[in-house]
Amino acid sequence: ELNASSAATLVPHAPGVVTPFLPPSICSILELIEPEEVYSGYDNTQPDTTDHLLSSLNRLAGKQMVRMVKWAKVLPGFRGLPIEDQITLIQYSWMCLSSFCLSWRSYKHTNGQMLYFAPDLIFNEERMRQSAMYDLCLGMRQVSQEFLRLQLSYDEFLSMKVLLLLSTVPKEGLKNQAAFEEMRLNYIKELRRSVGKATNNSGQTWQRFFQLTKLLDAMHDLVGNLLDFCFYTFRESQVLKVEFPEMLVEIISDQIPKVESGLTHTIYFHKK
Ligand SMILES: Cc1noc(COc2cccc(F)c2F)c1-c1ccc(CNS(=O)(=O)C2(C)CC2)cc1
Repeated sequence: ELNASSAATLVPHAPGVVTPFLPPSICSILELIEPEEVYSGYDNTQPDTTDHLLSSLNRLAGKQMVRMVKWAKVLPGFRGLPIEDQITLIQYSWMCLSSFCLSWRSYKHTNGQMLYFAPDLIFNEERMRQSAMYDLCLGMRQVSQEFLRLQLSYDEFLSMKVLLLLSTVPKEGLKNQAAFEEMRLNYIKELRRSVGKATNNSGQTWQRFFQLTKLLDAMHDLVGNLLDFCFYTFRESQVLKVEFPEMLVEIISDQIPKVESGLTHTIYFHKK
């Protein structure tokens, strides 16, 4: 018989036969709220000059940021955090999230051969050189090739992405540190569940969990270099003729002083 504590509520769908109705799983919600792909509006009639490529990347990043904020607002658990903490977490992790999604698109659409920024803005080797960010692009391509080697599943990708949103915090702590830690722990469990599904709960589960958490740690080192490049380009944007949309100007101007005065702390899974 049904005991009061059970999570399932029973919904009769035929006389005498009842099927347990379970609340939607976290991973099905993550799949539902994942933003659609964004077009960059890249003008292919123009030559691939550095400033044209980077300004197009910035326009694309601005569009992605709008969708990223909408995504976070419907992310289970995120709304329960104080609004200041929500803003801080998005501001500190936007480059990490943007890069992680880039790696996933590059893995899914090009098997890690090229950088699939958008359906209308794909970087081959030539564009990587032209972008003045060749090494950063290679580093990002390596991450998408690691996704390919691991055959990363969509559910693993989605729970890892939430963990990246919850990986860079103020050194002096968040307004509600306990609520943050509870949310982070829930998504670590969610990653563990999606890894279990990907390995059919074999003995490989813990080894794969180790590999994926190592991959998350590696993202932060790459993104640190990206942010340096971003802050430099932002400061020299007039001279370099690289345009930044309003959304990015707001985030970057707020983020630069905090990052450069060492106020941010990145949570790693593994010691260096
Ligand atoms: C869009 C988009 N899809 O992924 C990413 C992040 O990943 C990378 C971005 C560039 C090179 C790489 F190799 C990456 F891996 C973005 C993105 C684009 C622009 C900015 C801000 N502008 S910026 O100053 O950092 C710059 C890059 C224009 C020079 C931030 C994110």
